[in-house]
Amino acid sequence: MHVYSIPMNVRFRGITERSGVLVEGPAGWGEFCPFVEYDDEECVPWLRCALEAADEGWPEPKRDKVPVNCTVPVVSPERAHEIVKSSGCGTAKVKVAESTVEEDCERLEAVRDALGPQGHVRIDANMLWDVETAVKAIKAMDRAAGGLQYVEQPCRTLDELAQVRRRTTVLIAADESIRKAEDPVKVAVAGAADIAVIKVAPLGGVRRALEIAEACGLPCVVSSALETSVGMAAGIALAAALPELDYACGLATLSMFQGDVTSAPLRPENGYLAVPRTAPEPDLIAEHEIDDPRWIDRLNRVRASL
Ligand SMILES: O=C(O)CCC(=O)C1=CC=C[C@@H](O)[C@@H]1C(=O)O
Ligand SMILES: [Mg+2]
Repeated sequence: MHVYSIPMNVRFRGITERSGVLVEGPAGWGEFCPFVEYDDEECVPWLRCALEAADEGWPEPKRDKVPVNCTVPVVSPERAHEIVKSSGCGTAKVKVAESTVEEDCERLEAVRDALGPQGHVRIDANMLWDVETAVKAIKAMDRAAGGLQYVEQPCRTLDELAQVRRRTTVLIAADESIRKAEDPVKVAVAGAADIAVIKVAPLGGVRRALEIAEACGLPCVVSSALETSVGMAAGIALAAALPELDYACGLATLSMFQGDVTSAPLRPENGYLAVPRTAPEPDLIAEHEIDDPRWIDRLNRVRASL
């Protein structure tokens, strides 16, 4: 087991540094990296995901590359333009609702300008709006972006998502409603959303996430939880194994990291990530390794509860 810590080059989700544990098993490498504020119970699926990668490996891929979006944090319009341009991606996901509607709209205009008319713009509000605010903000942002592909998790509850969905023409995607559900297989997301965002670590690994995708019966977007290339490979394996993949996936987040544990980080080429798995390299693991027994204790506690 190797505990790592890697600085990020931009603040995202309130985080400026990412840490976790890399584990090696008979089938390869896995990554255990639940966010620091999660209690042990919420960490269980994250460990199942890491152990699936290390002990079992993944189902056969159905495709050899997956389309991805670039991710635009809360940055200036100029920086947003650069991020989109340099990514080479035809789809951009923009974080909104953390600043004012006006600021978000300026950023969205810059993103549309960088993508051109053929590109797709989607936004993620991370549950920050109430229904009224969401309806108004989505209308303004749809206009500023020259059309939105969808809005991810505008409000907290499924009921609120359903209300917003009835009052806007923009498609609704559910993220937290699925990954934070007590039983993600049983969550009745159809009716409240048009698209399901599925994240491999919070949902307990590739096989479990495939079951959840099937149960929710919606088109899926696979998105990362800010992993290194080791954990990202599990997300790519999920995207590669889905029976249908109609939308670009949120798996291009390694560009927000200042380093990685492989010298060939999983970065997109012309908007696609290649599926083959890359192993971490010993010198790069050593470069990012830290001595933090809290991570080992956490992993052992969660393992004991399985
Ligand atoms: O989907 C993407 O483009 C990137 C991943 C991403 O946005 C997220 C990763 C991890 C934590 C989340 O706050 C965030 C999300 O809400 O989707
Ligand atoms: Mg989200």
